[in-house]
Amino acid sequence: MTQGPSVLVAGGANLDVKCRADRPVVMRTSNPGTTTVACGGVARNVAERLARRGTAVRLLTILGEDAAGERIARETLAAGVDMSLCLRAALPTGSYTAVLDPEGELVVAVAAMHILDALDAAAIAAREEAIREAAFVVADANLSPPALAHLAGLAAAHGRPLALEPVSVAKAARLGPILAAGVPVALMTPNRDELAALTGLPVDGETALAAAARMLHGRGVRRLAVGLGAHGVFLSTAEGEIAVLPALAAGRARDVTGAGDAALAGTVFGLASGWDFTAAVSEGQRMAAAVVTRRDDAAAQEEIER
Ligand SMILES: Nc1ncnc2c1ncn2[C@@H]1O[C@H](COP(=O)(O)OP(=O)(O)O)[C@@H](O)[C@H]1O
Ligand SMILES: O=c1[nH]cc([C@@H]2O[C@H](COP(=O)(O)O)[C@@H](O)[C@H]2O)c(=O)[nH]1
Repeated sequence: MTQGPSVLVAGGANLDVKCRADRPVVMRTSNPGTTTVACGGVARNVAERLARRGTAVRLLTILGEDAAGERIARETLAAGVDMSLCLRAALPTGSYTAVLDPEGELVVAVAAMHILDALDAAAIAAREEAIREAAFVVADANLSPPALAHLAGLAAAHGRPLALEPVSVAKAARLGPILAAGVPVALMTPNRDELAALTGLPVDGETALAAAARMLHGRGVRRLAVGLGAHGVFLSTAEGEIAVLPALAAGRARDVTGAGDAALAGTVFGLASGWDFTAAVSEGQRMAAAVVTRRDDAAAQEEIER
């Protein structure tokens, strides 16, 4: 059963194919390993985590009219996410293919998400009522720049708090125009590399992180939670609050895919519930720890042994 404020999450949905090699990867030959297939995509992951936390959540994404789209629609709905805002198109559903080394570190990743270009500004405009109704709006940088700009503008026009997730170093640049326009951003959740890409500043150590954070605060970002992987999270507010919270599962991680998405979901859950920022970020760390230790989604994974 859902409770509390409703959250609208807009962005990408993928079918994730992850290949974990048993031995160091040698290119151009067959590597022994294990492949898993699961639903993914930043916005979809965030929406699922929020739903499992008991939040009323609507996902705004685009799925193909193919088997991957059917699977994502079915499983995400079953997790408790309202899928009524989603678009379908006669295009391939987004996919994410990652090869991990024996320790689970990423060797190569390909995100094939051209379908997101069909979720355009007009599609966002047609869903203005849902944006107005939401207590919190989350957008990931899988959205095209025009869609992002339109969504951010509508969230601001209706006074809805907006969270932005940069997704990757390459996609972080898509958030630049929103920052340049001075649109109020309630929360941004880059990891360290994305923060460096967004600011062009060094991000080694707390002093450097604080300086980079100040630059974003000067561009309208009220709260920042910077994922530090096994080192936890650095948080900073425009009011000058700064802290580092430790990762709760340090040394116990089994698979860190989607960890940042869970941390974002927990933080949004807390903020939308009226908690102070530190308490909200702590909830994010708790939910990230549950994901990296894979306590609760073994059943959702389809194992293909080779
Ligand atoms: N190796 C790890 N061990 C323990 N916790 C981790 C690990 N990697 C990530 N986490 C948890 O997930 C959160 C988000 O992960 P992070 O890697 O910082 O973001 P992203 O997934 O966006 O790159 C961290 O703040 C931490 O709580
Ligand atoms: O350009 C993108 N890369 C990766 C993802 C998604 O992010 C998750 C993995 O990201 P990370 O390694 O940051 O946990 C996967 O679910 C994947 O589908 C995405 O939406 N867009």
